[in-house]
Amino acid sequence: MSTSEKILLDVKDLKVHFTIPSGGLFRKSGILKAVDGVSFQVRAGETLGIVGESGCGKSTLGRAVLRLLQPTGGQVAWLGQEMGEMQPGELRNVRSDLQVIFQDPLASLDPRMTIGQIISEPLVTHNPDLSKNEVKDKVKAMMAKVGLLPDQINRYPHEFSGGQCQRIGIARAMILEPKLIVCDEAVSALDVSIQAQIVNLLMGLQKEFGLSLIFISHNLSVVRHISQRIMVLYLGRMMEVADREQIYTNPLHPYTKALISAVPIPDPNIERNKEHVPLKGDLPSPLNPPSGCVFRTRCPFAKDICASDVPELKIYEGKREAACHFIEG
Ligand SMILES: Nc1ncnc2c1ncn2[C@@H]1O[C@H](COP(=O)(O)OP(=O)(O)OP(=O)(O)O)[C@@H](O)[C@H]1O
Repeated sequence: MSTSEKILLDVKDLKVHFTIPSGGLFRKSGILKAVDGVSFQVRAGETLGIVGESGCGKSTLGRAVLRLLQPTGGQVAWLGQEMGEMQPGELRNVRSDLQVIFQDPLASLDPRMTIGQIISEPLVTHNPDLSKNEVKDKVKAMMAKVGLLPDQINRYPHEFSGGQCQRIGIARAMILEPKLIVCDEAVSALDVSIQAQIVNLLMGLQKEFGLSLIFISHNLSVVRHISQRIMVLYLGRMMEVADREQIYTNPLHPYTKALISAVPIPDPNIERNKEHVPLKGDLPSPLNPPSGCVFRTRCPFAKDICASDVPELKIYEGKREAACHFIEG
């Protein structure tokens, strides 16, 4: 898989804060910082995995990048241009380059539309001058590419299995030949054997089209298979970002170590030698996150400074980054 140095997406200090109204006696109103100052880049042709426990802000981050929700602060630049400053026409063009695949394949497809209508919708919206036959040919060609039978173009979503529905979602996302697809838990609802097929399909499409992927998942084994780089989120903050092998064989941040501890690594040498860090307790309420380092209440290495000072994201070994007061280097 060839990854170029060309930066497609450049995210700086992105924040998405939700105002939560009070809920009677038991919940005060407050600001929920779902994403709180996250910065990263995605290069052409690469897959960036985003991992972290449920509720740590992965989907919110993906949606903010896609502009499906308005960020509270920070910048998202697409090919060097700030998306928040784009004219509606420019944003429409970017939307054809930036697509999304959601978790629940059947729920994300309109049951009243045929497969042909579902897959062709973005194409017709962006290219209203295409003839019906041109649209049909393109849809059939894309159906074949994603492993669907083109003569099923007039069928409805409920006639397909979960895996096939996800192939339909992928065909719809791919029909405009985008540069980047955000896959939000795209295989999590599928059987394990089907997950592998869909991941392989995405990797094949990536190779053929030079596509970039942001692959959001709580499943670290799947993320390891597909990603070149991995970002670890906790309570809306980035704990660590590094190349895949660094994350799995030499994690720096205690939270990454704890996540990796829970996943068996197929190489017995690595598995035997890896540091086992137990993850104690539950995720704190994002409405009332810990002071200083947000991970400190569950970190076995926490000291006083972790409660008072927010650790900065620092660069290690030339290019990987982590935010912890106690990483040497
Ligand atoms: N529209 C919203 N209004 C208020 N709070 C929200 C909203 N969307 C998400 N949240 C909260 O933001 C936090 C992050 O949620 P998000 O769905 O991004 O996490 P996640 O890591 O993707 O988790 P999951 O894997 O369970 O989807 C959670 O505490 C969630 O309850």
